[in-house]
Amino acid sequence: MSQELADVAIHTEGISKRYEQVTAVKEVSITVKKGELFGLLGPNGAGKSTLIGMLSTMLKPSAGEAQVWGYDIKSSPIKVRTSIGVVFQGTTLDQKLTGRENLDLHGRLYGLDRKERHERIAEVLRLVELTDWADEIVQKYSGGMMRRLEIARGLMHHPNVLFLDEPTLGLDPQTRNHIWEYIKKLNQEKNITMVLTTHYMEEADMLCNRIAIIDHGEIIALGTPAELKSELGGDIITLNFSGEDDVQKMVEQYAQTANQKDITTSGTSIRITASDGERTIPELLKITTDLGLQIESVSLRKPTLDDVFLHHTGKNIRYSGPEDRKRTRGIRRMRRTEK
Ligand SMILES: Nc1ncnc2c1ncn2[C@@H]1O[C@H](COP(=O)(O)OP(=O)(O)OP(=O)(O)O)[C@@H](O)[C@H]1O
Repeated sequence: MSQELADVAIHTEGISKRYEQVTAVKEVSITVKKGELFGLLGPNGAGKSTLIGMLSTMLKPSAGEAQVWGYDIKSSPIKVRTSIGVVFQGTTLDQKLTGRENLDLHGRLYGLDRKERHERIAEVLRLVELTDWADEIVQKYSGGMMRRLEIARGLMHHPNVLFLDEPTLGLDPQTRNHIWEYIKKLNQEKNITMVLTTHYMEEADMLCNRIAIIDHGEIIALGTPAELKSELGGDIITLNFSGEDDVQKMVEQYAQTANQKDITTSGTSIRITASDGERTIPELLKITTDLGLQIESVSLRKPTLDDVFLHHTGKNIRYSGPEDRKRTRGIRRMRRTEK
């Protein structure tokens, strides 16, 4: 095996999944290196879970190829499954069993013998700091504790790659930070390759070595968070006006000298990408004065991953549609806050 191949944890080549009406994943080609913490960032319905479903052999691709830890997902699904752990979006723990019993069941499913199970359960519980809760039934756990137990369960059979589908969906900010710490620790100290899906850009920015931004089943940008943001160049300027007519006039004038792709509008505000914001602001102010327009406020900041998404798709990743809100509420109901 060449050194290049030996370093690869996941490789996909034009992988696609079509349902009757929808192409959920469209010709995705990515390579994840061993030891990477790789993020799939995109809004709800972008195709993230479907991609993970195919890589974890739970869904059959409609086209394309993929290898996970050197094994082909179509011809060697069992070998793929023993190489990976999966933490699903909704909880799949048995609430009436204790933490230890949930882990033991998983160990049995993967054929670990009694001694191995005993040792591994103690180890994974220590990793996620749930040793003291091992013999409580899961119903008594908080949302964050359940997530940690799910991560522990995903690690029971010593997987090389761990897939985490929306690991912090529905958790409060403090619990989310806590889960981020575990994810980082497992990746850095145990050298587990991780692929996580998220629609929280802060999560991707904070945790991931590299990110694939996905929308309508396609990868629209790929790189480290810093690379993706620096591709936009420089700064983001936001101008707020009192009326949409003023926005229209300003855009018409500014677009004569600027790249249309660097200008987006939303209601009474204009967002401009500029290589040197501090120099561009006086130019913008001159245009507004010449046009006789009144600016309500101006701000200057560095780009975020949301700006990257907006730049490529023309819409915000933050948009939370009714389906998202309904689902998040459902998950919140199931979880209490971290103890
Ligand atoms: N079994 C299915 N049958 C038909 N369409 C499906 C099926 N599963 C997913 N889809 C559609 O495929 C697209 C991608 O869905 P997917 O769940 O992969 O997105 P996602 O990015 O993971 O979003 P979410 O986090 O909301 O699950 C969506 O349009 C979804 O409605």
